[in-house]
Amino acid sequence: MGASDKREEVIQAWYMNESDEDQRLPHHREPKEFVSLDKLAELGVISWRLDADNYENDEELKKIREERGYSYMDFCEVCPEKLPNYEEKIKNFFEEHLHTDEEIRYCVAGSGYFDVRDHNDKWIRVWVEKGGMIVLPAGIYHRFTLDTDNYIKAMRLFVGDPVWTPFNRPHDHLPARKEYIQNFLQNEGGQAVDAAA
Ligand SMILES: CSCCC(=O)/C(O)=C/O
Ligand SMILES: [Fe+2]
Repeated sequence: MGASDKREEVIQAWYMNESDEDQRLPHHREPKEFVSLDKLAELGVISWRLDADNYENDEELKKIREERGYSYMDFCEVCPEKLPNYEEKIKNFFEEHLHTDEEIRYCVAGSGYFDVRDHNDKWIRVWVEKGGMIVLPAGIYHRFTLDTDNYIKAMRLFVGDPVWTPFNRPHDHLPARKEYIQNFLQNEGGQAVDAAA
């Protein structure tokens, strides 16, 4: 592969350190512990790299929306100038929570961190930049923060009428949480996957 073929990653993931420094910093462990997109997929977090300069006419995006039934679409810009009640929203996005439906976000400008819990309840930081689209499955505990560039414009997709309600942890009794555990965190014997890792 020549240098001109080299594509920058628009989605990168790593295990976070425990430091209580600014949430917008990368929070890498020392040494860094990256997480592959395949490992994210094992947690139900799926992703694509798309052409964000062409989202209006993108056949690949159209196909994903058709196949997965993503009929609803709008945009959410997160920065102090554009988001009403910015401080409150930023605080709420970073509270650990789950949704009873998928959270689908396509970053068309800027960047941000979607943090998700792994099989052992450790935080994985998922950095999504322009062109990255991710689906967080219903029932996964997660949170969102801007990075130090302080700006993201995300396309929000949904199946049918959108429901954005966050259920802050703990909400383990919800059917969506139970189904998530069954589908992604337990093996057939009902044991926690990766418990010894
Ligand atoms: C970049 S979209 C804002 C974050 C959000 O909508 C959400 O639900 C985070 O969990
Ligand atoms: Fe969320």
